[in-house]
Amino acid sequence: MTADRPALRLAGVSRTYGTPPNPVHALRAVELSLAAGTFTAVMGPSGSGKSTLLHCAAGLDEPTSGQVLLDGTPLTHGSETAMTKFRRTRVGFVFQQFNLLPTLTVWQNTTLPLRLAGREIDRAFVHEVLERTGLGDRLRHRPDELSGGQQQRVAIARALVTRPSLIFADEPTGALDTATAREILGLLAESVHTMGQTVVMVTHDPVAAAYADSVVFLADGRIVDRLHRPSAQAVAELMTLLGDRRRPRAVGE
Ligand SMILES: Nc1ncnc2c1ncn2[C@@H]1O[C@H](COP(=O)(O)OP(=O)(O)OP(=O)(O)O)[C@@H](O)[C@H]1O
Repeated sequence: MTADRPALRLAGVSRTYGTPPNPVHALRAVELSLAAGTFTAVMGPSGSGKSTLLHCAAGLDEPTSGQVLLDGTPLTHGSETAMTKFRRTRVGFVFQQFNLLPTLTVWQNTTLPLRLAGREIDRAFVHEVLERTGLGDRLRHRPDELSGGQQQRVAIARALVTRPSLIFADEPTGALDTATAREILGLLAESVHTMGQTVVMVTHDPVAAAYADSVVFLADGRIVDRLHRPSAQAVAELMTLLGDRRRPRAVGE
């Protein structure tokens, strides 16, 4: 994984929904290269194409034209089984609502992707990940015995244990209070900076975006700007310029 072979590359990716005469151009010839071991936030007004970009990049949706490359290898859409296998082994997901299985313990939820993929469980690595995510003393707990922040930690641990090329986080702090959200963002940033993980996070929150190494701004299906190491203030100002109809959170709110 070198700078000339990015962890993720979108080469002229377009995604059009619907058919003429009313096509919706959710993504328009998007060019994006993300180096391995970086944390990138994707922002933009509602309907600008953030989810579509994430879904195309993660193999959940197929571009109408253009190519997605993971570690330099083009993502080719095969059978559903092949795509499921691809997602289980190459990408990890963290969602707003945690998506843990309620009957499984922390250990079982964390190792589930490995078991589903029929992969051997490297117990030492799983323990290391659970320690790093602050869950070392919660292994036998079930989700309803954990706080929201702890549940999101389990989701992050579950994403990390497969050592994926990329982790996609979709509004990972949307269901958390401010203090807990900061802990989770700190944990995501730490997984990038200490474990070399590559993370792409969709968010509406300028404070969350400011934890990333860079922020990519979408408007009307196009990348219209990119800020490196921005302040939450700078992100909020750019979002206002892009006409985000949501009320941006005040910085530090
Ligand atoms: N399955 C679909 N069928 C038709 N149109 C769709 C579909 N999915 C998304 N779109 C349209 O594509 C455009 C981009 O949608 P997308 O969900 O990617 O935006 P977004 O930036 O994630 O929005 P939000 O912030 O509201 O979640 C929108 O105009 C949306 O209505």
